[in-house]
Formats: sequence, C-alpha cells, structure tokens
Amino acid sequence: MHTQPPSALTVSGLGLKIGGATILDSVDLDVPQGSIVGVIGPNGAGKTTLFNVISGLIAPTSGTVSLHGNPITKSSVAARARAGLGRTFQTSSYFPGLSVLENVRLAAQATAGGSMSLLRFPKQGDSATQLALETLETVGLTHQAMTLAGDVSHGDKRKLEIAVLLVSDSSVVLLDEPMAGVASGDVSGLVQNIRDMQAEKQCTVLMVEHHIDVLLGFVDHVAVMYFGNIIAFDTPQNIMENPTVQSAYLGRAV
Ligand SMILES: Nc1ncnc2c1ncn2[C@@H]1O[C@H](COP(=O)(O)OP(=O)(O)OP(=O)(O)O)[C@@H](O)[C@H]1O
Repeated sequence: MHTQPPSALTVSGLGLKIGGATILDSVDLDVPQGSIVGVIGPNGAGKTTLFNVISGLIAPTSGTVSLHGNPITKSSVAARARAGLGRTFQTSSYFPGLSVLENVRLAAQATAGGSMSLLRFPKQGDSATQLALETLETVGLTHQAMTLAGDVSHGDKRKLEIAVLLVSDSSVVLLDEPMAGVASGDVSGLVQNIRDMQAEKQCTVLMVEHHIDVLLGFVDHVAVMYFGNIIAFDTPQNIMENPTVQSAYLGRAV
C-alpha cells in the first residue's frame, strides 16, 4: 500500500482580509515532509503574503498553520524559527557590512545557542567559524569568504542566504524568489544548491518562483495561486496539462 509522507507544513482555511480586500481566500496547503514544492501565480496573487502569514509576520483573519502537526498560528516569528521554520525574503536578507563568512558564522553561532554578538571575533578553531567555512565550501562561496556581503553578486547573495539556512536548524524552509536577479549562468548552480540543501538537511522546501520553466524542472509539486487562492496542487507534469491552470493563470499551454 502506498503511504503518504507526513505533512511538514499544513495550512488550512487561511484567510486574510485587509480593509475591504480579500488578500488570502481560504488557502489550503499540505506540504509533504522532505518535498520541494514550488508556488507560482501571477503578480499580486498572494504568494508573498502567504509566506508572511506562514512565517508569522502577518496574523491571518482566519484559518490555521501547523508545523509537523503542531499548531503555530499564534506563535511569534522567533518561536516559529525555533520550531524549525526558516525563510528568505524577496529582497535579500543579510548584513551587508559584514563579510560573507561573518554572516554565516553569526547564524551558526546563534543556532548553537550562542549570541549574535559580533564581539566574539571569529577564530580559526572556533566551531561556528569551522562550520561556516565548511558551509561556504558546500555552496561554492569559499572564494568570497572575506568579501563584504553587500559587495557580492546577486547570485552569490542567494548562495549566502542558502548557507545561512544550511547552518540553521530549519526543517521547513521558505524561499521567496531565490532566483530573482540571478544571472542566467548562475541559475543551474543555485538550483543545485537548493537540491543539495534539501538532501543534506532532509528538510522540506516551499519556494515562490517566477522562473516557471526552471521550477517545473526540479520541484516535486507545484501549488498555483490565483486571486488569493490555491487553484491547483499537483506534480509539474500534471500542472502543465491542467486546463484550469492554463486558462486561469498561464493563458496558454506551458
Ligand atoms: N499590507 C497590505 N495592505 C493592503 N494590500 C496588501 C498588503 N500586502 C499585500 N497586499 C495586496 O495583496 C495582494 C497580494 O500581494 P502579494 O505581494 O502577496 O502577491 P504576490 O503573489 O507575491 O505578487 P508578486 O509575484 O508580484 O510578488 C496584492 O494585491 C497586494 O497589493
């Protein structure tokens, strides 16, 4: 008998009304443990808002969010992060005035239960520094370790964000447009980084991405958002063949 993997993230009846506008309209989503799920949809469909509600930046008007079966709807952003929910943002999130290595070391230090204090300068033998150096090697950023994070290319900033997630204890990772602004030559490397992250951490990945052709090539499932709702959740193959998706969102065969 085929058994479904347990859900890493479950969203039920999630609604958000702001003023008179319905931004999320009873969204249901079940993200299987260990899967990579892509979220697509036209501009303004509600993808980033969904991520903001899942990560706790915005409280929903209705509905629930559960992480590994535990309700987190009322938890703070920090409590969700402690429970294993990690996220990147549409606009990069890192400390631009710190080196690439310091950014990753700080995240490693915080994960190990230490502080985010910069007063603890990196030392070669320091376990957080060691982990940061290994992780930079994993994502191919060793050569940029001493460069200020604000000075590296878009592609390398995205790799840095993945390195920060790698040293964190996140079991469910939300990536908001990880390929935005990344040079086309760097896209396949970034896809490999995301795949490697999932394989190494055995984590679950939910990612918004406008590069649909790239996304369809490597995710397990695709959720299609349209006017604050998820109108389809299926394998990439079935999504491409779904007439509702084609007419409602893509307007053409993909
Ligand atoms: N704080 C807010 N107040 C009012 N409206 C908002 C607010 N946040 C988002 N919206 C509206 O909600 C809708 C969904 O926005 P959201 O940014 O989530 O869409 P998206 O699918 O991520 O779009 P994009 O692909 O362009 O990033 C949009 O119409 C947006 O204008």
